[in-house]
This record gives sequence, structure tokens and C-alpha cells, in this order.
Amino acid sequence: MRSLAITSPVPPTSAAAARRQPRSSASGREVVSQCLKCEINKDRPLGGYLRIGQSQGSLLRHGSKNFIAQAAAAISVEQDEVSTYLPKGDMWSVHKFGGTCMGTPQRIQNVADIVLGDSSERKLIIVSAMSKVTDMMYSLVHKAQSRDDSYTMALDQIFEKHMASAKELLDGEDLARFLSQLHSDISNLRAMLRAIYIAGHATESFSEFVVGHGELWSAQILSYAIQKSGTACSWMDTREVLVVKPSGYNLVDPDYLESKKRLQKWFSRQPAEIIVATGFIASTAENIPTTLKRDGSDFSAAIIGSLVRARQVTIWTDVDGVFSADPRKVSEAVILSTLSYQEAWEMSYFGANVLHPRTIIPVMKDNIPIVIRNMFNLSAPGTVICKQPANEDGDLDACVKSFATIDNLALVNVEGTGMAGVPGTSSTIFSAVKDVGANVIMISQASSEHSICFAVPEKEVAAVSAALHVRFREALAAGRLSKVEIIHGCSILAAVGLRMASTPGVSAILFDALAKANINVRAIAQGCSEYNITVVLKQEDCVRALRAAHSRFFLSKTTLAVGIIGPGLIGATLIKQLGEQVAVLKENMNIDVRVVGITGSSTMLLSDSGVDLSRWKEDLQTESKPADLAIFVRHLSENHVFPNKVLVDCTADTNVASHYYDWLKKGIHVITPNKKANSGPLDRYLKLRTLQRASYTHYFYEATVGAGLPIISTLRGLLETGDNILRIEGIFSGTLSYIFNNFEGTRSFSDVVAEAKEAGYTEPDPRDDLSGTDVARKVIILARECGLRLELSDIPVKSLVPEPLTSCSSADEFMQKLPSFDQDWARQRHEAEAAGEVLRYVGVVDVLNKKGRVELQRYKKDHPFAQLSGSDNIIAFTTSRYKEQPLMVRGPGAGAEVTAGGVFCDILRLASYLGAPS
Ligand SMILES: NC(=O)c1ccc[n+]([C@@H]2O[C@H](COP(=O)([O-])OP(=O)(O)OC[C@H]3O[C@@H](n4cnc5c(N)ncnc54)[C@H](O)[C@@H]3O)[C@@H](O)[C@H]2O)c1
Ligand SMILES: N[C@@H](CCO)C(=O)O
Ligand code: NA
Repeated sequence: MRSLAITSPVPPTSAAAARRQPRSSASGREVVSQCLKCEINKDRPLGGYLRIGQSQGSLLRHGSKNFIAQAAAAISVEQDEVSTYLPKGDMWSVHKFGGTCMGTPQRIQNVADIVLGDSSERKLIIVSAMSKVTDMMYSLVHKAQSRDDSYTMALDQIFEKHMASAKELLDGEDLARFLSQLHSDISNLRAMLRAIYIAGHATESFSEFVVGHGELWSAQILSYAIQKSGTACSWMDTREVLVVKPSGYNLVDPDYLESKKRLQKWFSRQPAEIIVATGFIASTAENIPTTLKRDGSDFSAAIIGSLVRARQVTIWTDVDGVFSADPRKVSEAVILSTLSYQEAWEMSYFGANVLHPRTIIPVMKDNIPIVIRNMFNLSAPGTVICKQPANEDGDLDACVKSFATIDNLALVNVEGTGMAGVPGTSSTIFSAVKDVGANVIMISQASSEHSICFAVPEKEVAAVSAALHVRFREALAAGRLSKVEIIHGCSILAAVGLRMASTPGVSAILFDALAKANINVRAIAQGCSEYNITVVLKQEDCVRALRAAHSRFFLSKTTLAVGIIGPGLIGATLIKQLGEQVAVLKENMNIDVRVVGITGSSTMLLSDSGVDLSRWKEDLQTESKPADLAIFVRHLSENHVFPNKVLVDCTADTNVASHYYDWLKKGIHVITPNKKANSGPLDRYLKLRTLQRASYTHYFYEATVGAGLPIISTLRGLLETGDNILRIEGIFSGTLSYIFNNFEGTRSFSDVVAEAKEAGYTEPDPRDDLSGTDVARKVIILARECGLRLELSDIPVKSLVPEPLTSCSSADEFMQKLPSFDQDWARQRHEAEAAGEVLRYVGVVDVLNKKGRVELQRYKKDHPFAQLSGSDNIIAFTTSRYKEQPLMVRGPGAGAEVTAGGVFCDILRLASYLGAPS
């Protein structure tokens, strides 16, 4: 066992010093375990260790030098119980600052401040060239070799840029030294570019030599800027230490052994606490300058991190960390606190702005964590990429870490019976693909072997197709292959997560989310590593798919884009209720409801991100367009941002209802209190319901019967659990219930009708209620729900509209003329009263006899139907299970608040079908 003495005290926060400080109340173990939560990698000795207690049962924790010091200082335990060990040789941390971080003198100063801000450990800083400089350098070479003499001007610009930056940051000897180096470099470059100009050609090593200068200059400027504060800092020309060898087109592999030797030699010459090293550049074994090619500076940081066995490599950039999805496409994307190497690897493949896969290899082999941090937001902790993120708790939502997409792909499908059981077909296919230099992005083959499909970039597919047709000419002619088919305009959506491996149900949830967003999946691939599920879909569906999948895995809300048709009494009340509740839904239920359009019969209001629900009435006056249902629906369906769309029809319009089928077909969910579709022509109704059952697009209409009362859902529950419905009988009209409940001899019949209209119970035209048509529609809706194939005309209805008033041209005219029939009504009421009875208007679904009817009935005063008040509906279900005593649902069955509430309920039912938490 190594010495437990404090071999390398870190004043003033060493354990010894800590013991002299006032004690905090937390126990040592608590403090340590709290500190440990912040630690990145538990199982690896980072800087040293800390021990509490001396027996075998003592708590031993490894950690960075900083952590050990802080923990020791904070601990309040018996003096002899705590001891720390820190090895003599300090650890390095590696920091890489890219071109954006080095964009201006001010930013370079910020970088210097960040480096100087933490003096706890030795630092190796890798820098890119100042932003755009590498591109400018490439363009110099390009200009010179194409004999464009403007290269001299471009070179002057580069000189100016660096001179100006240096003058802003440095002074005195440092400035003079830098400028003299810059002058000398520029004049060498000028000579070299002149040679390239004359030759009209640049060899690769010439060009690599030229382009690497940006890093040489930025590293020197930064190291002088750091030194200016009085802290010693050296700069390293990594061409002296990093040795690489070519490993393919535009690729190099580091020679770790040789590089390590050279690095040790370098250190022995220039020991320092802070070293600024050039990113991107290296040299060959023969000492010829070269570069690490694409993403070179990240790669440099990782290689150097591995060479010095750094505690950590921090990649500083301009984002807060790695997002769960492209934040431009998913505004709810979140920053991931941790990622495993494999996950980062998968994601970077998909162009997520993480790290080039190559970058991860050097640190992965030594298990060195990489941290992505925002230099412009130091308060953000960033994303830690390491071996096994420790803060996972096994939740399903942690299985999928992120989603990525690739656009502009084509799918190639090679199909035919002649493939099955014939070895070599796939080899032939892919050798043809290789010959045309195309890159295969995913491959899928079902085990029947009758077809194999793969995705390639759209721009390469023509060549692939031609090559396959040539290669398989005979097989196609002979019919062994039936086709080589190209499907254009595809995208890939990939779910990435280490913990998907061996977690059942992840793919089910993913595909369920896609199905519910009505997205067709064209091909699927998942390797048995299970880090990635790849789905090919139509490019136009891609963002929607991304959002649907992202929200389904609780990385963001279940978003619902809502279009409201008919902001009349019910529609406006619904909008008011939504407005009051959206924030709560978002916060507590993870549901993000956005009303993206409201259309009345003359004007409509459209918004891409959501109408302001507090001022929609004003906006509908001032910001609106002429109403056009087709444009309105297109606005919703062509919104690629929201995966789930719903149209809420709050009109009583037959024409609007006739569109439901098309909307569902388009994948737009439909919710309505409008009875016209379900009580319209039977064939249309059946077509609609068949489509609804066959798709994942939902159609809810609870408020069509009994407004907000659970009538449809109760009936569904009975039917779906196998009960037999024998008879449904009830008072289905809020209006007529109100009228007969209140028509007690104190007011005239016409007065009570006017009250019902005033209270918002009636249909827009009260004759629809009095004629019994509205009740007949409800009877039909329930009858059809029970499987009866009835038309509205099959229902005998006792109309309460006096014959002479049926021809009134408007609702107003009808209301004016109604009082002349009051006497007749008074007589009917009297007769019933005399017999100890009341008048009630009822609807009956006689399931046994497959019939329905609507009638004015008299009930004894003690009958449940006689006990109602207000606009109450009462519905009695007599079923096999509820035979002696029918199941009754009773309560207000009309009115703005309860009806809108019923529609709102359907919206939330939809959200929960789409995956919102229950
Ligand atoms: N009032 C209730 O208690 C109640 C209860 C259950 C169901 N319902 C149903 O709710 C629906 C709405 O009832 P309401 O009382 O709000 O009626 P309403 O007349 O107040 O509102 C209907 C609105 O739809 C608009 N409209 C009509 N045709 C349109 C079209 N083609 N495009 C766009 N807008 C159009 C109208 O201009 C009006 O603003 C009806 O189908 C009704 O049967 C109402
Ligand atoms: N007018 C209807 C509204 C509910 O559909 C009623 O009075 O019941
Ligand atoms: Na209802």
C-alpha cells in the first residue's frame, strides 16, 4: 500500500489545513458522496485518492486533485480519520479551442482567461487557426496553382489579419517577436506560392505546409497572450512531435510510439505548466509537414490527450453541449449531460455536431473522458463523453439518447426469387456499388432473401442503378431477378442509445410513435450492437418523424397542432379553456397544444407556431385572411414541424363534416361535437369508421351525445368488454330537457324556449331541437355505435315544431311566431299534470328489434326521467350485465362550458393515445 500521508499537499485546501478550519455540519461521507456525483469516472484513478477511516471498511475514493482537495476541506470528521494521497507527477488536462473560439482578438483573450481561470492542473491547449484562416490558406494554394495572381493580395490580407490581432493583444518584446516570425513566415510563403504559381501545380506536401500556418500563428498569439498575465506558457509546434502515416484517401493514423518518444524529448527541453499546441498539423515519419485532414484539431486534441494520458479532454465550442436532436428541427431538444463513446460515435456519424468518430478512438482506448463545453456560456456544464455514463438510472427514456437524421438519400431495392439461397448475390451487388464509388449508408435484407435493399446518397444513385442493371442484365432477362428499383427522396431517422441494447420495447415505442404520426416506414436496420435503430422514410416526413420520436421518448413534449373550425359558442369556449390550461398541460402532462389556425365562415387566422389564445378574437379581425377550408387544412397538413395534427370541427355544418374522411386519410386526427358526420348517410359513415379502425389516425366525437357526459365512452366500454346492449333510452336533448323541466305552468312555452336558446343549449336553429332531429341524430349515433345499420329516415320522430312554422325562413322568424302556439302547449301540460305525470321528450335505441324512435312521453312523477332539472340529460343503458337496474348517466348535456369541456377531453384523449403520460 502506498503511503497514506499527505505526500503532496495542496495549500490551503489540503486535509491538514481543512482540519484547522471550522467544521461543516454535513458528515464526511455525505460530502464525499455528494462530490462524487460530480465526478466523471469513478473506477479510474484520476489525480489521487481520499480515504475516510483507517480500517478495512474505510471509504476510499479516487478523484482529481481538485476534488480531493475540495472534499478534504469540506469534511468534518475526526482528524485522524481522513487522509489523502496525491501522486507527485501532476496530471494534464487537454483543452481544444476551435476556429470560432479563436475568431477575434477579444475571443482569443477570452480563451486566455479561461485557461488562466483554473490553475489547479497542467494544461495542454490545442488551438485551431483563427476562424476562416484555414480556408483562406487553401484558397491561396488554389489560386497560385491556377495562376491567379490575386494570391499575393490574399496573402497580404492574411498577414494584415494576424498583425492586427497581435497588435491588439500583445505588446513589447512578445509583440516584436511574434511580428518578426510572422514576417518571416509570410515571406517564405510568398516564395513558395510563387514557385507553385510558376509550376502551375502544388504537391500535396507543399500545400499541407502552406495551410498549416494558421495554427502556427494562432498558437503563438495565444501563448503570448497567456504569458502577458505573468504565467509561464510555452507554445508547441506539433509538427515536431506528432507523427502520422497515411491510412487511406485523406486519412492518417497516428504513430503513437514515435510521437510519444518525440513528446518526451520535447518536454525534457521545455517543461511548463501551460503549453499551447497547434491543432491540425503533424509530420510524417520523414519529417515532412502534413495535416490530420478533416476535423483535424479535435483529432489532435484526442491524440495528445492519449499521449499524455490526460485526465480529461475538453472541446470548447459555441454550443452548450450535445443535443438530443438537431435543435433547429426540434426546439425542445435538450442538452445531454453524458454520452458514452459509442453513442457519440453513432451520433457524429449522423452529422450531429459532436465529434468526428476518428476523434474518439485515441481517448476511448485510454478511457479518457471528453467534455464538450461552450466557451461563451461557462455556466453550462456541457456534455461528458466517457465509457459508461454513471448517472443513468435504467429508465426507458434513457435508453434512447438522441435522434439524428440524414437527408437526400435514395433507396435501392434489388428483388427476385433467384436470390434466395444463392451465395454471392450480395457480394455482386455491393461490388458493383463499390466500383462506382458509391457509399452505402444502410443495408437491409429480410431472411426470406427475396430482396435486399440499401440506401445511398441521392447523387450517387444513378450510377449505382446503371451499374446494377449492367451487372444483373442476364439475371433480369432470365427473370431470376424481377427488378432493380430506385426509390428517390428518402431520409434516414436514427435512434441512438447504448442502453437500447437488451431493453425490450424500445423499437416498439419508436415505431408506435411513427405510426401515430402517420409516417410510413420504408426500410429498417438495426445491427446486433443495438446502439442504433435506423429507419428509412420519405424525406418530407423526416422532421415530423424526428419530432414524433423525440417527444415520444420524453425528450420533449407531445406536441399537437390544432386547427379549430367554427369559433362560435362551443369553439370560442374551447379556445378560452385551452388558453387557460395550456401552460399546465405543458408543465404537468408534457403535452404541448398549439392552435395553429382558427377559421370561421368568413375569415381565418393562421400561424406556424401557434395563435395567441389571449387575443385571437382581435387577430381574427385584423390579421386574418378570407376563410378557405382547403387552404386552412393545407396549412395544417403541410406544417412539417408538428408531428401530430388535429382538426376540431365546432360547426354544425354538413359540408365540413363531409371532409373528415379525407382528413383522416391525410393523417390528420379529427375531433368534433358536430353530429352531421355520424348521423349522415350510412354508407359514408361506414366508410369513415372503417378508415378510422384501419389507421392510427383518430376520430373522437364524445361531445356529439350528451355534450361532456361520458356517453360514447361508456357505451364503447360496455361493447368492447363484451357486454350485450339491449336498449338505450334517454333524454338526449339538453334543450328539450330544460324546456320540459321548466315548463311548469309559471311561464309560457315560448318563453322557456327563448331561455334555452339564451343559455346556449339549443342548436344554432332551435327548430333542430324542437323538431326532434337533434335527438334523432343522437339516437342514430348510438344505434350505429351498437352496430345497427340505420338511416336518419328510419327513425320515427315526433316533431314539436308546429306545422305552420316549419317553413319560417330564419330562426329569428320562428322565435317570433312561436308564442301563438303557447295555448296548445299549456293544454297538453295540464292533461299530464291531471294524471300525476310529466311530459318528457325521449329517444330510444331498441337494439333487440334493431329500431330507434323519438317521442314525447308521459312519465309518472316518481320516474327517474321525471326527476331532472336544468338541461340534464339522462341515459339508461339496459344490457346483459345491467339488466335489472340499467346503468344510468345523468348530468347537464348541453351548454357551452360542458360541451367545450367534452371536446377538450377528446383532445387530451388523443394526446394520451399519442404517447403523453397518463
Ligand atoms: N351548444 C351545445 O350545448 C352543444 C352541445 C353538443 C354539441 N354541440 C354541437 O357543437 C357545434 C357548435 O355549436 P355552437 O352552439 O357553438 O354553434 P354556433 O352557431 O355558435 O357556432 C358554429 C360556428 O361555426 C361557424 N361555421 C359554420 N359553418 C362554417 C364553415 N363551413 N366553416 C367555418 N366555420 C363555420 C359559424 O360561423 C359559427 O361561428 C354544433 O355541431 C352543435 O351541434 C353543441
Ligand atoms: N342542442 C343540443 C346540444 C347538445 O347536442 C341539445 O340541446 O342537447
Ligand atoms: Na358525451
